[in-house]
Amino acid sequence: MTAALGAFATRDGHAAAVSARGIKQSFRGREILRDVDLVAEPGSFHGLIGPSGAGKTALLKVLYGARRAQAGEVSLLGRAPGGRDRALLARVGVQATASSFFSHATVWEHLSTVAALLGASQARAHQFLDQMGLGRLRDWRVELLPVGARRMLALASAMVHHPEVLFLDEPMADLDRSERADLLDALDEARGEGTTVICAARLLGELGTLCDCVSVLDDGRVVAVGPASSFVADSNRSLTPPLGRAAMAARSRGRVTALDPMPAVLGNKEVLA
Ligand SMILES: Nc1ncnc2c1ncn2[C@@H]1O[C@H](COP(=O)(O)OP(=O)(O)OP(=O)(O)O)[C@@H](O)[C@H]1O
Repeated sequence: MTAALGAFATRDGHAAAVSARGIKQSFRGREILRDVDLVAEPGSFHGLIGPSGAGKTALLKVLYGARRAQAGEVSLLGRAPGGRDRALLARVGVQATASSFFSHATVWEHLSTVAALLGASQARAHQFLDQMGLGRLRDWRVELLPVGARRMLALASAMVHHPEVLFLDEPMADLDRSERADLLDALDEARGEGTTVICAARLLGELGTLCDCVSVLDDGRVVAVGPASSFVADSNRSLTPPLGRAAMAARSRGRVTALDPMPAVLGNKEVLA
């Protein structure tokens, strides 16, 4: 059973924003999470990477309380997540799946409703709609949105209320270049505000520039943990910002930036490129 435990301490003795210890989960007799540990420091950007089927989504769901682990302990902002803990609702952001949309609503109706539910102002919803590149689509019905815009709306809905902890699952999938730049800028801003981010992806790519720490999952186990830089083969390449549009502009002027593909090795697997 997952239990409340307060929060695990980070290496420097602070309470972790998100922590898990000894997480196990099985489906139909098959173990998909095997003794998983994870500690995310407050304000850190934690990459969770691994191949398809490694258990990234399953672990995220346990961390934000959508699924109960069969063994182990989880702490989210010092509380045991799950069980419809209303105290956590407005403090946490989760990138929704397609089925979580008010699909007959317009883009603006959707985001403004989510903002109201989570205690964010309508002014913030309005400003964030534009920041995420959705202003021109504000009157579109959600169900008619192109796939990239739909994902941007899911991300905007997860971030509009300035959550203390944000959970993302393949946030860059289906986004075009401009949408990726908008998202990187928004994530950089959230990071600057002290949001803790747990971001699952098969490959981090541009997101690697934001990561403080990376956990690598393979077949339900954490097989490596460390600073993002420790997974990059070429240590001359910087993992620090510039980010988003600024970085793209720099690259278009011919400068090498952190947005360039980052070859990385874990055994013989490329994990960041
Ligand atoms: N509800 C479920 N019932 C049965 N098996 C499941 C269920 N959910 C996940 N699994 C299995 O658990 C394993 C981990 O799945 P998960 O979706 O967490 O992997 P992932 O690393 O997120 O993969 P991807 O990158 O493809 O999204 C997979 O083998 C998957 O088939």
